[in-house]
Amino acid sequence: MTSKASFDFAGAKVLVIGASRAGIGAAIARAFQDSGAAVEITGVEPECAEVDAARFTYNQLDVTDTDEVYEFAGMRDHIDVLVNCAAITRRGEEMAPEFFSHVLNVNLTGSFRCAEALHPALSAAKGRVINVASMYARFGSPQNPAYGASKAGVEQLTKSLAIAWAKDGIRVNAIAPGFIVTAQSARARKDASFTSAVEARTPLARWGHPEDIAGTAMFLASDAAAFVTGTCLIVDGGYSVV
Ligand SMILES: NC(=O)C1=CN([C@@H]2O[C@H](COP(=O)(O)OP(=O)(O)OC[C@H]3O[C@@H](n4cnc5c(N)ncnc54)[C@H](O)[C@@H]3O)[C@@H](O)[C@H]2O)C=CC1
Ligand SMILES: O=C(O)C(=O)C[C@H](O)C(=O)CO
Repeated sequence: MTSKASFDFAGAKVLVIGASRAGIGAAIARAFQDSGAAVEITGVEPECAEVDAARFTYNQLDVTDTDEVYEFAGMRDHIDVLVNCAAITRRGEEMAPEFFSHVLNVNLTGSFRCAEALHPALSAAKGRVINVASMYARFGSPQNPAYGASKAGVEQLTKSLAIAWAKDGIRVNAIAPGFIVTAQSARARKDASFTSAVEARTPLARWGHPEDIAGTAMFLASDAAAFVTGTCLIVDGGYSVV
């Protein structure tokens, strides 16, 4: 599926953290690149096997490693758009303390680390930050308590950074996707009753695809959203309004 969005990002430098698999980050990266941006992507894996690596500059970057993140950020002096997309879930195992804190470290502290480390490069560009949260920021899930807590934190962090960095001309927003077909949701989708319950509840009657999120990222990064900061847009086919 190709991106449905049409925006002009010619000359813009876009960095998508967590785009190494054929998921939401990769779809956002493709959409920006199709619209003229120079796009760099990262992932925790040594190589990005599931994304057309020839299209992007790929960097391995572990967002839990503070030194690595600051070293990476220090080599970039101008970033127009930062997309924080790296995250994990340990669905069904997150009541275990070691998994709980690791999920928070990747999803929440990792987003903070990347944004904070890249603040000088974002300031230089009067840039935009887009944090990928989740509908689970607002819904409880006994399978994903750490994931949900981390995403609620990402939504809250978005508001605080939006206020703190407005003086630098930086806009900070979040997207809360609903249920999207990616590697991350594979465990959930193995449960046929869960999969059909999501479809039954969703007014648009399907799971989302990564490309369904890309247009919202481009909107938030564009001048069409020049007066939008500190918000979190839900993109879930209507699941959360039922
Ligand atoms: N798939 C879904 O239903 C939904 C996903 N999301 C969010 O969308 C974003 C993208 O997720 P998906 O495309 O579904 O998953 P994915 O599994 O395809 O992508 C996750 C990315 O995070 C990176 N990552 C994981 N641990 C990392 C670490 N320690 N350091 C650096 N990078 C790391 C991976 O390398 C990968 O590039 C995530 O923030 C996820 O929480 C939000 C709502 C729904
Ligand atoms: O339920 C799970 O497990 C998921 O993978 C859910 C998604 O990651 C999500 O964020 C739904 O909004």
